[in-house]
Amino acid sequence: MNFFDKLNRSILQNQSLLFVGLDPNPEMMPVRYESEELIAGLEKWLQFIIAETADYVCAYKPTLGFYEALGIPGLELLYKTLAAIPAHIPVILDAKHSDLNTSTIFAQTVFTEWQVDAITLSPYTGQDHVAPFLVYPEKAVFILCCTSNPGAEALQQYPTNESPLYLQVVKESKTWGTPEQLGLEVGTTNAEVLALIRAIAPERIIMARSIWAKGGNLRQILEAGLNDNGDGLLIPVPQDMLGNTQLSEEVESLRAEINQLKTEIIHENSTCSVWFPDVCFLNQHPYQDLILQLYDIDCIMFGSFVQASGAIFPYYIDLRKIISNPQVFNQVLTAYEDILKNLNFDRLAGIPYGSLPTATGLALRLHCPMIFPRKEVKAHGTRRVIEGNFHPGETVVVVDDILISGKSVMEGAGKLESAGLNVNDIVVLIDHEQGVKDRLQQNGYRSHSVLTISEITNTLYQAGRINEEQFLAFAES
Ligand SMILES: O=c1ccn([C@@H]2O[C@H](COP(=O)(O)O)[C@@H](O)[C@H]2O)c(=O)[nH]1
Repeated sequence: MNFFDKLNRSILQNQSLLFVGLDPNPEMMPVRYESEELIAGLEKWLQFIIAETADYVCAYKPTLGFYEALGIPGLELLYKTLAAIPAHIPVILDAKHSDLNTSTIFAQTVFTEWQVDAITLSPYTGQDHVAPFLVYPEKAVFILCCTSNPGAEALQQYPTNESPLYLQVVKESKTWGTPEQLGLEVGTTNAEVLALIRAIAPERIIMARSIWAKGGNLRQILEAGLNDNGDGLLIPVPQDMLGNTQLSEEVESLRAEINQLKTEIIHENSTCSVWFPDVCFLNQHPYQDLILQLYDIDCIMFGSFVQASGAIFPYYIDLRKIISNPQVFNQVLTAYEDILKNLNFDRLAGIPYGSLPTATGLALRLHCPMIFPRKEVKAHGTRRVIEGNFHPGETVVVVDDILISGKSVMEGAGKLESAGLNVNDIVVLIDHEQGVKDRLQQNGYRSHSVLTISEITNTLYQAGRINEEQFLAFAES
C-alpha cells in the first residue's frame, strides 16, 4: 500500500486530520519524567504520547534533529519510538534533508531500514536531490515551502509580495512528483499564505506547521488549507498539549472541534469542482513510472547531442547510469524479462559495454548462461572474439540498451553468428524508431523494445517533466 492510501485509511479509521510530533526535546519534557535518566525519561514520555493519541491522529512525525542531538542514545531512541508506532499509522520523518550527495543512501536507510512512510525535504537542491526519494513508489516526500520563522521572510517573500519565492517553490516542486508521492510542508500562522498555496496546489496534501503560534484562527486555517473535498490538510497537535496528563481527552476534543469546523466549511462551500491533475491518467503508459524514474536519474537528457554517425539529436539516452540505482535497475530488468519470457533461446548475449550489466542481471534472474562478443579482440592471450562458453548451433538472444541505427547490435550479432551461433531476436530497452526495426528485419533479426522514444517524450511531456519546446524539438527531429 502506498503512503497516500495508508494515510487516507488512517484518516478514515481515526476520523482525524491531526498528526503528532514525536520529538524528544528535553526542554519540553514534562516535570513528571525528570526523576529519570534523560533518555529513559524522554522514552517514557514519547511512549505515553503514542499510547494516548493512537486512536485520535492520522500520522506521527518524529523530528530527526532532536534524536540526532542526543547522539547514539538518541538514534537508539528513534528506533524504539518507530517500533512503538502502530503499523497502520503512517510515519513522516521530519528530516528536512538537504544534501544532494547523501540523498540516495539516506533514502535507502530511511525507507528500507527505518521503514518510515514519508520524509520532509528542503527544496533548494532541486529535483535531482528529491528524485532518489521518489524512486520508492510506496513512499512519499513533503517539500518544505515556507516556515513561520520571522527571519526567513526576507527569503520567502523575495522578490515581491505578489510573486514570492515560496510560491515558486510550490509551482516547481509540483512538477517533481505526483500528488500521491509529493506533498507540501507549510509553516505559517497566516491563513492567507495557506490560501495562496492551496490555490496553486489544489491536489496536494499540505502538512501545516506552526499554526498555533498566535492561536484563535483555526477556522481560517481550515478554510484556507482544506481542499474542495474537505481534506488534504494535516494539522499538528499543539506542542504544548503533549505534556498534559489528560492528553487523550484533549486530542479527542481537538479532533471533534476540527471535524465540526470541517463539516461547516464543506457545507458552506458545497460546489462541484473538478481538479485536473498535472499527469494525465488517461492513456497512461504501462511503464510510465519507469520512464519518469529514468528521467529523474538523468538517463534521458534533452539538448543538442552529436551521435556516432555525426547526426545531431535533440536528446541523449545514457542507460549506463542505471547500474548506480538498484531500484530502477530492478524495474528495467523486469521490463526486459517480460519480453524475454516469450522468446526461445539457449543463451543470452550482452553487447559491450553498456548492456553487459543488464545481460548479467538477466542471466542471474532467468538462470540462463550468458556470453558476449568482444568489442575489440586482444592481440594476446586467448584472442577470443566471444567471451564465455557456448556450443555452435545454439540460439542466442541479444540484449542491448538502445537502437539508433542498429549498427552496433548488428556488428555484435554478426560476431556471434561467425562463431556458429544463431541469432533470431534482439531485445532492447529503447527503440529510437525511424525505421531501425525494419532495417534489422531486413537483416534477418526480429527486434523487440520495452519503450519507443516517442512513448518516452509523450509521457514526460504529459507529466510536466519536459516543456513544450523540448517536446516539439523532439517531434520535429
Ligand atoms: O542516445 C544514445 C545514442 C546512442 N547510444 C549508444 O549507441 C548505441 C546505439 O547506436 P546504433 O547507431 O544503433 O549502433 C547504443 O548501444 C549506445 O551505446 C546511446 O547510449 N545513447
